[in-house]
Amino acid sequence: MTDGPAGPLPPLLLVGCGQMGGAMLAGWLADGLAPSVILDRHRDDIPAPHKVARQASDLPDDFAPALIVLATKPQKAAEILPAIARFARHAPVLSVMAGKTVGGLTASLESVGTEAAVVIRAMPNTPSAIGQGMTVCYAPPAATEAQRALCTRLLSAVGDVAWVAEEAQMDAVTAVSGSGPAYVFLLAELMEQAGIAQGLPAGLARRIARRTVSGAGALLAQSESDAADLRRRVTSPGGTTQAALDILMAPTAWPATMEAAIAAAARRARELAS
Ligand SMILES: NC(=O)C1=CN([C@@H]2O[C@H](COP(=O)(O)OP(=O)(O)OC[C@H]3O[C@@H](n4cnc5c(N)ncnc54)[C@H](O)[C@@H]3O)[C@@H](O)[C@H]2O)C=CC1
Ligand SMILES: O=C(O)[C@@H]1CCC=N1
Repeated sequence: MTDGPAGPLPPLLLVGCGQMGGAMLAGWLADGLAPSVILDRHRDDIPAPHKVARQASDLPDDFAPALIVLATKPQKAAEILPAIARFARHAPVLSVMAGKTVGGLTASLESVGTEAAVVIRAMPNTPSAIGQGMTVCYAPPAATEAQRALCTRLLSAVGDVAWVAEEAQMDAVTAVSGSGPAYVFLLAELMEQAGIAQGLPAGLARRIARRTVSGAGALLAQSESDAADLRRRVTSPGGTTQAALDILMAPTAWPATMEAAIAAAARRARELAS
């Protein structure tokens, strides 16, 4: 998906190319990415002209990324930041790490003498791999419009992009859209298992559960209606869907469970800050 201006995406230093970094990279490669460097010990399948560095000391000194994307686990931040700090003097850092705050990341860079570092946060999700991601960003007042535009350009290449004005909202965003694909995949898993429990052959249960989740998602994406309206259109009074929803929508069932689950994820994001 390309909402930004035409032409290649700018050269990046992508630090960490696992599930999330790899998903974004897949989308960026599909959209045309200027020669970039990927820092990851475990990737050797990056196509030319892009380069892989196994450790920070292997990074080419003359490489001038337009943006540094930090996509290692939050627990690795303290190890990684000093190692890439020399590039952060000239390029903003875009962190996708859950929980880690702009203040904390900036302080880590400043502690190794990188005074001019600008850190912007983004919370993407794995559908970015197919251009269907949802990314929410936060930039501190020190970030320039050009730096924000650069982030929007890059992230809109892998899906939809929104910005929040309050950094604290990033924890709720993480709980809803960052972690959210896992909730949807769990739904597909559970529907498949329940279909098997009702006597369906495993292959058919898998096929109809997956297609139902993906088809409903595609309908939601294309519709202007609220999700609740689309739900009502499936639900005949006194019919089969109603029988299921009476269980799922009981106040102590999905409404309470989803609220508690998202609160737990947001709480965990806050804990990861330190
Ligand atoms: N997985 C997801 O759906 C999402 C993850 N995130 C964030 O993305 C970040 C990465 O998460 P995942 O991709 O799930 O983890 P992951 O473990 O799949 O990827 C991390 C990558 O970092 C690499 N790495 C570890 N230490 C390194 C080092 N010292 N130098 C260079 N590379 C190193 C690993 O080899 C690995 O490929 C996390 O901070 C997470 O909060 C954000 C949104 C969604
Ligand atoms: O589970 C996690 O911590 C990361 C952040 C959002 C999705 N995965």
